[in-house]
Amino acid sequence: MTSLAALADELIATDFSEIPIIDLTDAASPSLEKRELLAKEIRHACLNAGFFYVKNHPVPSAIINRTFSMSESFFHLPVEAKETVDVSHSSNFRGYMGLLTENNDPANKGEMHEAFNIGLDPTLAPEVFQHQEDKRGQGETEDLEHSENLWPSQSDWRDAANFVYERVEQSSALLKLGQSLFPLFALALDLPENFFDDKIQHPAAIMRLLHYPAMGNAEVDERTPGIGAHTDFECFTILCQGDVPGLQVQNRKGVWIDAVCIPGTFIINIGDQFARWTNDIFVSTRHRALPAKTHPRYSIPFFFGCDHDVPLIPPPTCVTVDRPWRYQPITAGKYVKMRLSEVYNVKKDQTIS
Ligand SMILES: O=C(O)CCC(=O)C(=O)O
Ligand SMILES: [Fe+2]
Repeated sequence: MTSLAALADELIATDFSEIPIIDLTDAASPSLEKRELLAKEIRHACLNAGFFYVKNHPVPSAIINRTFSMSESFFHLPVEAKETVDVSHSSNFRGYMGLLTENNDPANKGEMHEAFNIGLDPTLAPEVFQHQEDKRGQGETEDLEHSENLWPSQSDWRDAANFVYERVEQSSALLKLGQSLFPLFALALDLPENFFDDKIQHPAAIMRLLHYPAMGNAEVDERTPGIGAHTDFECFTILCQGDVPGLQVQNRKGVWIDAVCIPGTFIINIGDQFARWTNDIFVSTRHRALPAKTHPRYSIPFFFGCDHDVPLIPPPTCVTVDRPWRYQPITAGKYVKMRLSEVYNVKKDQTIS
């Protein structure tokens, strides 16, 4: 039988030219055989492209539609209202980031999107906040903390109150989808299905609303992409990209592959935390978004990380004599905080020329 590491090496060498579509109908099937078949497809995707679409997932389309309308309503606010919740007012990367303020590639001039970062709300996940308080009481602090979100005041944003309610539904649906993928990831890694259960009790889950304003057909400077080439930091991202295309994924030959919009699907992409945790058995793949042309583009990534206090130590199936540990162990929270600080500190120091 081919070992996981040997299969990973083989698939890395074969590259990819398309993003697979995986049907989640059997994710919770009572038949282990069906779940294993599905996990095999997921394994192929995670070892090769690091990206896959999921269809027949359990998240109701009405929830997604309402999240897009919340996003449009937020980004239509006057800039002064959005700036009341600027990310600089948060110690924890929550809040608004204006056009051109983010730069994944320091060679660029800034990116043609604005963003609003929203974490778990204390009302939505009281147990997560209680767990954090308990740890603090025992003298332990997590490096990356769960914290309150920044919301525009109701006088600035008429819809604010509605959306607090919407948030509960959105987050719990996406959290559930994220959690339901872990048994499949475990099977894909030749681990017991419940391997990750105790590691995703208080997960880091950040929803990001993104707006790429329409630039018309004006020639866009290559140094102002929609979002520059990057990999994501968490375990994986659940991305809903609406109906305006723009996302591209880079294969190992350097070719940019269009991630077309497929109604009713999410894109799942592996992030650096999972690649590191699995000793690079799972691959975290570079991607970017082009600036929007004739229509504004809205997309909603939901970044799913494991509990902050989990040490990223590769499971036994991911380590062989030929593939010893590639990274120093670090807790998940520390790792993500380090990566976020790199990007956000660069942003603060940067002068665009
Ligand atoms: O807008 C998109 O389609 C991709 C966004 C993205 O890659 C990110 O926010 O990390
Ligand atoms: Fe991304």
